[in-house]
Amino acid sequence: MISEQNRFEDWLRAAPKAELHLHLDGTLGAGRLLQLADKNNVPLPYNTLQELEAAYHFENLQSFLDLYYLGASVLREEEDFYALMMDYLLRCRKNNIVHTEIMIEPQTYLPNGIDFPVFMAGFQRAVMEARSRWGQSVQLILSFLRHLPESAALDVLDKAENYRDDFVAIGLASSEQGNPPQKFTELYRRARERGYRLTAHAGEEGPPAFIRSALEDLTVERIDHGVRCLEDDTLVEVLRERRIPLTVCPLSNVRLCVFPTMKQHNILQLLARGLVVTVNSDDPAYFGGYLNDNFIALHRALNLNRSQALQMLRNGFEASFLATAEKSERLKKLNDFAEAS
Ligand code: HPA
Ligand SMILES: [Zn+2]
Repeated sequence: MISEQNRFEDWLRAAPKAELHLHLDGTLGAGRLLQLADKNNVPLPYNTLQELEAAYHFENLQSFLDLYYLGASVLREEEDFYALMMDYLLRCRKNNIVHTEIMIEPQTYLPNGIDFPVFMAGFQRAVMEARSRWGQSVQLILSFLRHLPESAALDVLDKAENYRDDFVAIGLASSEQGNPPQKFTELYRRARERGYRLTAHAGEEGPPAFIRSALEDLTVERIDHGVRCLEDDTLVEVLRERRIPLTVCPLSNVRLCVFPTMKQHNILQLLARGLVVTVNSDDPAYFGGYLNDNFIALHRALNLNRSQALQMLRNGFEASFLATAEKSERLKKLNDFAEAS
């Protein structure tokens, strides 16, 4: 007999979804990482899958980032970037992620002498193939590394002008502690002027003041993570009133010790406070699960119910950078799915 629990989990898997917070380098699985290291002769301190996987125990964001950047250093040739993107887009298909907004971080590749034409050719080829094969909807976000100086980000923004049509938005990732949003005020001013949509990581490990700074100094339209906003009631009210979406990443937050366990995650409190909360996977190869795994983990630990799940699924499309007509079309399909199931 199929239990209620299994039926709901199947419903979660089948529901059409948007993913808005996903670092492409965070989808590099251990197997492919070692294969590419071997192919490209990139030395690693890990020789076997077991040794590498044993390193996937993080104490905080920085301990993860050290491994994440080392992992991404094995990507060297156009075909590597194609394979990385295609692997993830196939995962989208499996997870019923019908629309995805993917963060690309050129500053991870440039120091290895790999420039835009190489990685963009691989990414574009995979995206075009997925669009034509099964109608996958994809937008790319040009994501900057906040531990590097703003001047470096400005150079990359200029380089990206040749690929302006490939990117819908800019974002800001990497080490939050010590790198407040206001460090990048000029970058966001220029990107806004050039017509990019704006998002930034804030309030993952950093304090609520960083979320405020992202809103006020960077004028972002949505916040990546933002879970620490609950420490500041006035800020919660601003986020609620302005309907600023939060792209929350439950498995990531637990693996990076933002919350000790999934039972202690505040996502349902954020939702109950009337915030536009979405569910995302962040770096699924490192954090133990893709988008469906995140929804299922919420159901198992927090008793996520159908109406809460449906609200967050709707928020995913609502909070996307899709044009209004396409958003409505996606929302209608989600409503049809909900009514039929
Ligand atoms: O969760 C994250 N936070 C900041 N930077 C990142 N880069 C990849 N994942 C993350
Ligand atoms: Zn992230």
